[in-house]
Amino acid sequence: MSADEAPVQSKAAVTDRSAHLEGAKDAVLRCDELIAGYLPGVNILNGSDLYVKDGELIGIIGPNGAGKSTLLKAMFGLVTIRSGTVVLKGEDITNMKAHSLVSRGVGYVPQTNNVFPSLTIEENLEMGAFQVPGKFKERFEFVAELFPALKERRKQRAGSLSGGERQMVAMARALMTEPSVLLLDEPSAGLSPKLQDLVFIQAQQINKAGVTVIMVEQNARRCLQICHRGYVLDQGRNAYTGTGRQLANDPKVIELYLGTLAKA
Ligand SMILES: Nc1ncnc2c1ncn2[C@@H]1O[C@H](COP(=O)(O)OP(=O)(O)OP(=O)(O)O)[C@@H](O)[C@H]1O
Repeated sequence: MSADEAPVQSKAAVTDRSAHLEGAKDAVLRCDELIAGYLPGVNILNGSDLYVKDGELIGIIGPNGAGKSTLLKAMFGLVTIRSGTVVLKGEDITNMKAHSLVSRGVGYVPQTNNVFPSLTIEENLEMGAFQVPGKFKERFEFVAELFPALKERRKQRAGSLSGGERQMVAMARALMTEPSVLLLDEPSAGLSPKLQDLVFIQAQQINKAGVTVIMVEQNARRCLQICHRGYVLDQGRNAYTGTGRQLANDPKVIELYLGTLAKA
């Protein structure tokens, strides 16, 4: 499915629960009314809903501190969910540990510290393949199709790579675990505009290769161009949702979120 093929409705919707419940019925992964935080008594997520269907690429955008990365971490067992549920293919995975999630087909690429700098590219990928014994060769061929440069430079130490190349290694490593759902936390952060563009193209290619993608992004406009659907998160709640095109063209979303974000 390309972003252009996503159903077009008239405008972005203020998130409402009944629309979420309807849309989430056949979701591969869904979050319902998540309340989560790091410090006692301080909630960062204040009732977040989200769903993704098989084969979709969805984007999560919103102002700094809105809780976008926290929402992704909550899905990957990295922040304690105080109430609400995360369900993967019908199984309740709320607060499940990351290694159990990887074995269930969830991949996660953190924003920072996402490669082992002293290891080569190949060794980084081997670390990723650890959870899928006997499949290194097959998975390596899969990621080499998506990232040919990594195959050519497989013996190079990850620490000597540029920011964009490290991001590639990080995404490739997560793909080595054979995820059906990939969580990407701000993959374009800190990259030059040209490399940012490459990362968005790669996220699309990963999705077209059959992986469902949930992407948190600060480059909201670019993210909305490639995603099938998006969520605008504000203060730990979904403010708006719709197709990428609806959100990008909605006057309220532009006024409140895209005007300043686009200049960032
Ligand atoms: N490990 C942590 N311990 C305590 N508070 C945290 C931690 N990580 C994030 N926070 C706080 O949670 C809030 C939301 O952070 P989060 O990183 O989820 O926001 P975000 O929407 O991804 O924003 P940004 O685009 O700035 O990364 C912020 O106020 C942040 O300071």
